Formats: sequence, C-alpha cells, structure tokens
Amino acid sequence: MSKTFTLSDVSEHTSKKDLFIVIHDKVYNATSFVDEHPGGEEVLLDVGGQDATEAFEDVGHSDEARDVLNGLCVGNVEKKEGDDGPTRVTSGGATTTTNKPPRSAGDGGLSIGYYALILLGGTLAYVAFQFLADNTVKKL
Ligand code: HEM
Repeated sequence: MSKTFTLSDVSEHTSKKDLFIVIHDKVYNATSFVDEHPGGEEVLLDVGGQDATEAFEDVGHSDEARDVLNGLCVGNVEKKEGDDGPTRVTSGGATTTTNKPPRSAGDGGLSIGYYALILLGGTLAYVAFQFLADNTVKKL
C-alpha cells in the first residue's frame, strides 16, 4: 500500500485497462472504477498518468467519492530532493509548481477586509434592531 512511485512511473499507466492518477500526492489505481465513475470514463482517461488534484477538487466531489478514492490508493508520489513542491500537470500538459501559484495569490482564505465588512454588517444590523425595538416599545 505504501509503495512509492515517481511521476514518470505513474505516467506509464494511462490506458483504460491500466489507469493510475495522482491526487494530493497519492497514487490511485482507477482501473476498476473507470466504468463506474458517475462523471464518465472520458474525464478519468483524460487525466490518466497525471496529477488530477485540481480536476478532482474543481468538481467538488462528495465524501463518498473520497471514500471510493481511499479504496483505490496504491501508494505515494516520490518527492525528489530539490523539488520545489508537488508538480501539477494540467490536462493540457503544462507543468507548474505550487511555490508560485499561477492563479491569484490570496488562495489561502478570506482577506482581513472581508472580515471587517462582515463585522460592520453585523453591527449595523444590531443597531437597526435596537432602534426598531426601541420605537416599538415607545409606541406601546
Ligand atoms: C479516482 C478518482 C475519482 C473518483 C473516485 C471519483 C468519484 C466520483 C463519484 C463517487 C461521483 C458521484 C458524485 C459524488 O459523490 O461526488 C463523481 C462525480 C463526478 N466526477 Fe468524479 N471521481 C474521480 C475523479 C474525477 C476526475 C479526475 C474528474 C474530472 C476531471 C471527475 C469528474 C466528475 C464529474 C464531472 C462528476 C459529476 C457527474 C454528475 O453529477 O453528473 N471525477 N465522481
């Protein structure tokens, strides 16, 4: 189970009868699942032999899907010395590293401004409620 594969080992398993994919640095043998995949066999074959982390997460798979995934695990991806991070292979074949994310820099979570906005909204709602409650009591 804890076998270690290099990305080039994985890239040799791309056919429907022998299909490996990498998700979150783990290697999964998806061969037995190709025909059962609710999202179709095509998408799995497209990412065969590659890192499909992004594709898998983009779909927002359920916990059930993650359970199935666990059952297909055959090992880990070997990290070579000097690697700047896990290599991401998109279906187009381009490779990037996670050190310099190609997309937006603020992927980590909500910015502080966002929290301030939520706090301000909450305060305003509270004040408005107090004001209305006060007026209602005075009218009675
Ligand atoms: C071995 C890896 C994978 C497993 C075990 C898996 C499992 C599943 C499961 C159980 C579902 C049903 C819905 C759910 O429970 O979330 C599903 C749906 C889906 N999957 Fe995957 N999946 C895998 C990889 C992928 C990849 C790499 C892609 C895309 C490139 C993908 C695309 C989809 C799509 C589009 C659906 C939605 C189908 C629909 O609702 O019509 N899946 N997958």
